[in-house]
Amino acid sequence: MPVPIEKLRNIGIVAHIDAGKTTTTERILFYAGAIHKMGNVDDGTTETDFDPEEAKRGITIYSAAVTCKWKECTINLIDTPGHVDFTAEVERSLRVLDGAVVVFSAVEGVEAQSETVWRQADRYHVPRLCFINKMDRIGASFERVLEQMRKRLNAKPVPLTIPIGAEHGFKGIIDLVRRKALYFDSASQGRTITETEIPEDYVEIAETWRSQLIDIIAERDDAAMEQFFAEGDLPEETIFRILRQATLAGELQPTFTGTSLHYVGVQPILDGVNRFLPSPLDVPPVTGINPRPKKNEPTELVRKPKNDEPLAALIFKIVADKHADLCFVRVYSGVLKSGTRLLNPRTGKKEFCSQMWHIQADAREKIETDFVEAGDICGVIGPKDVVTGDTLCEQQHPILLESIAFPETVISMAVEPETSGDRKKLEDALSRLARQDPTFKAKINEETGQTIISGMGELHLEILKERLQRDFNLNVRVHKPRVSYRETVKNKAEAEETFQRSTGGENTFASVRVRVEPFDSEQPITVISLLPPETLPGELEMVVREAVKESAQSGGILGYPLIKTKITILGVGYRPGETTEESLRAAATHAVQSALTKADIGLLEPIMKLEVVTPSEFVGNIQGDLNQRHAKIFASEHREHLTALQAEVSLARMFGYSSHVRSLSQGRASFSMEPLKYDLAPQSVLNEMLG
Ligand SMILES: Nc1nc2c(ncn2[C@@H]2O[C@H](COP(=O)(O)OP(=O)(O)OP(=O)(O)O)[C@@H](O)[C@H]2O)c(=O)[nH]1
Repeated sequence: MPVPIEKLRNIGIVAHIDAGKTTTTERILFYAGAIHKMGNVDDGTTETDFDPEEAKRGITIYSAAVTCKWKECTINLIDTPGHVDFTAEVERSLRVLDGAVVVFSAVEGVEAQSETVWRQADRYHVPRLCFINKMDRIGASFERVLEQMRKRLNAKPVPLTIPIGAEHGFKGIIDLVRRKALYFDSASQGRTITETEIPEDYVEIAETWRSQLIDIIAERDDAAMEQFFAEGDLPEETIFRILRQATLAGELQPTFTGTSLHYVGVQPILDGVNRFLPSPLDVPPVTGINPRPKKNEPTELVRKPKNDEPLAALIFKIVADKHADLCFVRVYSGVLKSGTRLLNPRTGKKEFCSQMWHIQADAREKIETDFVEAGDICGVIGPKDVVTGDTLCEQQHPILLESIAFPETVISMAVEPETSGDRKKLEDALSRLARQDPTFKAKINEETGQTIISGMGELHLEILKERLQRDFNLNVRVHKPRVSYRETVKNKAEAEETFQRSTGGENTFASVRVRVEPFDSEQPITVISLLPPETLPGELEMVVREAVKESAQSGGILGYPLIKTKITILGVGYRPGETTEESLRAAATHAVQSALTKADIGLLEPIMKLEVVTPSEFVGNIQGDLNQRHAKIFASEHREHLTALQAEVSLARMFGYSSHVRSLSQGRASFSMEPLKYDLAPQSVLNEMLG
């Protein structure tokens, strides 16, 4: 039975590595009946970490979408990885999700990656609930985490449950709204919940928390404020209604606590998901562009989450399977039917949707109705020539949804097969991996003939190397990882190029004039057209745009991809009958290259954000070493006996840091590092390249 759209929740669980996302997801799936036996991260038996590589490392590498049912709602749940090298997995999930549960560890609190995911969720306006987990561990402090959330994330957490005790003395939670104590029976793996009055010694504490909650709610609504003054309290429905509005607006975050490992406090999060997080109807309609606008047709299109709108679906993840690739698709509008041919507007090709599945981690349940309605997420088998971020739509109603923006790769290394006969096999395997993982790129260096793979960090490349062996049975040799540079332009420059040829009495002609200039945007290259309407037919204008973009992507003067650059199409010389796609492409490519030669080129290098957490006695060692690496340390914070240093540092100076930091701290410091930005590389590096 299709689910009514207002009862649908597309939710992600996000957090810093090891905060307990996978464990919490496992508990959720168990309580929501999607699995019958509870697994454990530490034995490698959880439902979502089904990849052998994940089980081995105990970390979630590939996020899996799982469907489950809690009370009246159907929840599509995506477990996302916490390791910074897999930020793209989080990024692509956030783009298609309507709400998120952010898990924090009650001991470690707000960590570097919690900040990153919080900012990502802000960027995509994703409403959030929070769960302060691991209340059973030594050093757990509910209030400290709340304070850090306010200070470091600028969050407005609103506790709905508070802990009874902490560390070994953590016994259960108090439901503040209903003024009840909840105890979760571990023999039934938390399924049996005993509800009692609040213990005597917690009554006053709970009342203080509760009145803070009521104040926050009453302040937001005049009628509620009046009711509060008249009656001294607010009814449950009013609290939930106002809190839901504020959560959807991203102004407050309902916050829960417990320990998912020991089965405490998870069901209230599920009630919170149903109650406070948005259905697809509560988020703004999706927008896209019309890839082939006819005369007087708008270029921007808006599609509401309704079944009677034309189909707009986004492929947000592709998983390789033994038999066929499985595309994870979010249906924004219209109905996706199996057995239909759909348009991929990026390639202009038609793709066949042969089957649709709801995913229960590694198990799949075929969708009996053979259709999926607006707002839902499902797995589709059939599309072949697609990449993550592609749109699927009806041929007569084309729409191109904004593709998912992924960070630039920062590190690369050469790889070659151990036996030269495996060269073709390597090429196929790399292209398959790149289809699944948009932050992984593989290309052949034309000068040296070497295959170069690039990714987000040393661990990312190491895992990809292991996958080549495990999934594709390919043994490869790898060279030392190197920094991936980028180019940009420092000044504005314009150029015009003409392509003219006459063969066998036939003339071909096209000219293109472009301007290149520095431009800060999330997209590496921004192409805009200032062509007056009807300069040339719409489809040829798309050809010019594409050629300009491709030329910039294929590399600047030094051969590195261009970023932070805007290219404006200023003019096109068009002669009906003589101007062909090929001539336009050639003129556009030459015009871009000429303009780049005129503009001053800047070499950009990846700058990383680094956080090192170390027992305080090693701070001196670590700081001294960071200074030698020319790191800019911008924050140093004491957390109990630990010190957290935050710094910006050039990736070129950080190779092999993991073993170095261990030797500086007798193995006791940990660090996380993620790409922050691209900055101008020192002149010496540029000079070396220019020879
Ligand atoms: N004491 C305690 N340990 C927990 C709790 N929740 C999770 N853990 C443990 O913390 C570790 C990390 O848990 P995961 O669930 O894998 O965390 P994650 O956030 O999914 O981590 P990644 O998948 O690597 O990003 C495991 O050893 C869990 O058993 C908890 O509530 N209390």
